[in-house]
Amino acid sequence: MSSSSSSKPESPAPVSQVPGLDPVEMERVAGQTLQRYSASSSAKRNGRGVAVVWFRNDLRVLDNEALYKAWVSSQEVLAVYCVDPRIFGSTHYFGFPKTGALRAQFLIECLADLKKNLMKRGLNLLIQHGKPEEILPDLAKAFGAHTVYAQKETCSEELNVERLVSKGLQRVALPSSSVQSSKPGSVNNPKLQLIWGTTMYHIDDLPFDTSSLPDMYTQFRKSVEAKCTVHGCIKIPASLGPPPSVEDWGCVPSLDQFGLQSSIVSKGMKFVGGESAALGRVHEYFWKKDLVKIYKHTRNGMLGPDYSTKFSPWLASGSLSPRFIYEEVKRYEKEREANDSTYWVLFELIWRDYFRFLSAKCGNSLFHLGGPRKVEHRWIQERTLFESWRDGHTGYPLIDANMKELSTTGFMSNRGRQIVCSFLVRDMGIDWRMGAEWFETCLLDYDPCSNYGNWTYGAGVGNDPREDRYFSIPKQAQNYDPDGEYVAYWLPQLRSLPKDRRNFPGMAYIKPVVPLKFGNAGSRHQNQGRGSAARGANFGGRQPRGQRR
Ligand SMILES: Cc1cc2nc3c(=O)[nH]c(=O)nc-3n(C[C@H](O)[C@H](O)[C@H](O)COP(=O)(O)OP(=O)(O)OC[C@H]3O[C@@H](n4cnc5c(N)ncnc54)[C@H](O)[C@@H]3O)c2cc1C
Repeated sequence: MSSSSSSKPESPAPVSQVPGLDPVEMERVAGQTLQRYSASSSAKRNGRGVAVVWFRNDLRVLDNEALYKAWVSSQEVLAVYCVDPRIFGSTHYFGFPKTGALRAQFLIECLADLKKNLMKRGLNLLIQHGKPEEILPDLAKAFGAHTVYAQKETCSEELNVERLVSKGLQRVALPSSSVQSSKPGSVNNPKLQLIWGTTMYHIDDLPFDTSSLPDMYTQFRKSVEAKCTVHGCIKIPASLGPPPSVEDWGCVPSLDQFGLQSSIVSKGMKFVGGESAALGRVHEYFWKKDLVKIYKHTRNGMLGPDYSTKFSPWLASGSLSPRFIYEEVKRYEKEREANDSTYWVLFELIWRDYFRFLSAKCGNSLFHLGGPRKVEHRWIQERTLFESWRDGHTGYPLIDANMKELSTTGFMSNRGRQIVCSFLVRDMGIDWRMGAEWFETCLLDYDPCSNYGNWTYGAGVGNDPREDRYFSIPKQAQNYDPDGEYVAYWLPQLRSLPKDRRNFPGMAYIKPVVPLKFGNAGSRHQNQGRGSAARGANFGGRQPRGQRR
């Protein structure tokens, strides 16, 4: 036991607001940024009639190509968000809530902010409850809209909605007067125009077809870095209005409308949804705190708001454009400093791009037990063991602290995610999809491509066979939480222990539910093949029903 360790209880760290700017400052920064990225008043607009923008995971104004195209192609833009009841259903295999209360609250904040920002530009946001395939054709008909513009998605639940919307629009007959370039007297259908907008590199610029996307990230990265350029952000005109006349624009929903109870973030990070908060965080991270220049050295941290960018929840909801981050990196490199760290933010965003393109290549296999490589392995689905992981009662402080952070805040560091994933699939031998679906419930930044892409890698069933790692808990604790500050923050009962004993399972803490696969001596990042020995499967959850997504 180290004598330097203090046994004095530490006071709990306060809740950190991410971004750390106050709301007035956040608004100011967002307003200035949006202004800087606005097109001049002479921006060209030749369209006629009404165009609908169907907002999905692109809840922003800045660099929103669907919004821009709708404006250019019409006299009036109707902006719509459909609160689809399916996103509040259950996850596919194990029946967890598809959207937990924290992400639902984040979404509500995103919608409120989007509505406000659209109103500043002379538009509004029509909020409707129901399925897009039922709402959008009705709206197109009522407003005589010639086109519904929306951001293109890549996973099958979302693709299915796109197909249904498109089919629904085909049943709407519009008079020729509302459709440009149609013959007088002819009858036309409104069209669904899907626009690529989620990634930093544009899909059309890739030097290969997504079907022949490289199986190795490094090969992908080197190729796009050498052969592609990142497009500049689309400048949205300062004035987009007026919108068509609408009797009732609908209200921003509340949590109880989703049947969810608000869950207060009492410690850790409190993220605020919406583009204004996103732009505030970017400003803070780059310009106010100069954190980007040390990112590569801090990014493996677990405690506090500033060890990494924390951009992911806004990227996942589309409140933040990756191309905007790219431009800010380039501006920072020009105006302040270019180094490994400034580059590394882009390196990580390329991972995000890669998982998005991979989802287009792999299709549903990303969600299947054997993953894209159809790996055969026996997993268990034992509920009590899984619940000890989910609830942070495994007896391993590092696992339990991370899982408590996830359920309290909806966020977990990248380091934490890799560790708890490895523990679940390799030390417990549990079906990786249970972990992935629990992340789907909880994460503020949940994105099917990044979530299932990372889980398949963690479980050793991903498209790249080399991404098959075992994370040793003792080694990870030693390297990333040597003083047990992180675990003591989330597990207050450990605060009275000397710092060098806090990360020890069994020390004044619960008995571990499973032994570690390699005992306490496992080394970091061992390549140990897949998972631990299978222990007879039994789980009361639903059986897989056919194709996932
Ligand atoms: C099991 C597991 C599940 C994950 N699920 C998700 C998810 O649902 N949604 C999600 O956005 N990320 C997911 N990640 C990736 C990563 O953990 C988060 O993007 C990151 O922790 C977010 O924090 P940050 O914004 O501070 O990241 P930073 O370290 O600041 O990175 C900057 C940005 O790069 C991107 N990025 C970084 N690492 C990755 C990665 N490994 N894969 C994809 N993009 C990355 C993110 O958009 C991130 O915001 C998962 C990782 C693991 C191991």
